Amino acid sequence: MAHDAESRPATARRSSSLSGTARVPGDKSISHRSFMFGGLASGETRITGLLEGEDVMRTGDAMKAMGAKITKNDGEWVIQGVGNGCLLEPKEPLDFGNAGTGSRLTMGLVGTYDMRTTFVGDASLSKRPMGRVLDPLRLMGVQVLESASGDRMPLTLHGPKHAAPIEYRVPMASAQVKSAVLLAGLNTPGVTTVIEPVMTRDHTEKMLKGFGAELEVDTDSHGVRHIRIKGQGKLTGQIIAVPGDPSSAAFPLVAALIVPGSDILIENVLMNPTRTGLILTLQEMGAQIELVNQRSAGGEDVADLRVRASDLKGVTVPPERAPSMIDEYPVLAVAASFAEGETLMQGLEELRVKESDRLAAVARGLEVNGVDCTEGHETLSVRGKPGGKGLGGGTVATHLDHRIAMSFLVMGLAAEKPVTVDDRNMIATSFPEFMGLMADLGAQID
Ligand SMILES: O=C(O)C1=C[C@@H](OP(=O)(O)O)[C@@H](O)[C@H](O)C1
Ligand SMILES: C=C(OP(=O)(O)O)C(=O)O
Repeated sequence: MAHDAESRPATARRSSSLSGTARVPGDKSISHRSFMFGGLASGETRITGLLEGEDVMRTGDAMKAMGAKITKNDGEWVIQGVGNGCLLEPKEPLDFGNAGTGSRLTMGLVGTYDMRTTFVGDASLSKRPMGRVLDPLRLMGVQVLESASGDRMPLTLHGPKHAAPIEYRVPMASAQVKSAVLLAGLNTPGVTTVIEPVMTRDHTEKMLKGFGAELEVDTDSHGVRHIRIKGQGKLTGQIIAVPGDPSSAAFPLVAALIVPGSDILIENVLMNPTRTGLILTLQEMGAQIELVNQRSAGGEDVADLRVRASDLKGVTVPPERAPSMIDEYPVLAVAASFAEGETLMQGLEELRVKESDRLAAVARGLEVNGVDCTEGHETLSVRGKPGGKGLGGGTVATHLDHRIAMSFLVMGLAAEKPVTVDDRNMIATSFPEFMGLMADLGAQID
């Protein structure tokens, strides 16, 4: 698979105006959960629009290894689930490749089962902290039989001697941690409660309810969410149409804003309010992004985005907005490199524990391409050069991080000199169609 393959550099060059219509692949968060919940539920789940990126395929393989039947017919994925409580012990370690979401949510899903499950991943995933999931699971009685130092993968879980529901306040803004605890609660008698002080993406809550879980959410007067799930209920297979991923749409979107004369349409993009922080921020910067054909599909807001090249100006992005655009900061930093004045991004501590230390990786990538920026502990400020004058000419270290690779290729489309990334392989984890889709819009990347 790509993460074991030799590095393959890619170079993006200044392009003339981008135009045309694009459809980005399905939302990664919803795609992982569709495979997991479909694999767990009783009966049949049918999924269209699924993201067929490597991360999601690893989740599908894991569910198959635990008893789910997953097939694809004519673009539709069909799953026969095992039934809640009936996952089987996998015979081999579950290999999650590069995927934080797949591995962390699955730890919650299987942790309370009376079986032994081993989790492995690539060099990037093996560096990422898993204690944030293992800590609450331990409180529920889950046994961590083995783990690499600092609660890292490879690690092996075994179910509790006596499973106990917990009330858990999530200590960092993380949908993965919230979700892992809720999924552990699915197989635990009684009511498991997750307290979420800062709202993160709510796909687990919405989708579990759709599959029939007894789950309720109250938001108190301080905006703190209390999510309760009753364990050992029945889940029933569903029909799911996965909308386009706003985190993938971000790349052609920013490209069209910074390449002069561009005018593109990106169709069918998920507009869940927990995911739209980038669009709001870019609009504050002066971006011409028009939401066309706003609609509701499968319980989610969806729209087409018309994007035209725009003169951007720097803004301050408040820390409380971070959860709604957490994966979009690398490409926002690229947009900021072409804006008039300074853009200050705050509340970025979680960026340090993604596929790479994204705060450092972005700052180094900007520096080697002539962008004036300052990296703080949890902030990044970027002083832009409208028109991209003097920018580019560097080679960016991607550190097995798909979003670093795609962000800097976008930069190269509008910088004065070409931008090279040291490895394009990881793009396939979340957006295998990236190169072709960008070329169809007129981007020069080779
Ligand atoms: O729950 C999810 O689907 C995700 C949650 C976020 O991670 P954190 O929970 O670590 O913030 C995000 O960065 C990731 O790409 C997908
Ligand atoms: C952080 C990301 O993914 P994950 O945590 O699932 O590896 C991402 O896709 O940007």
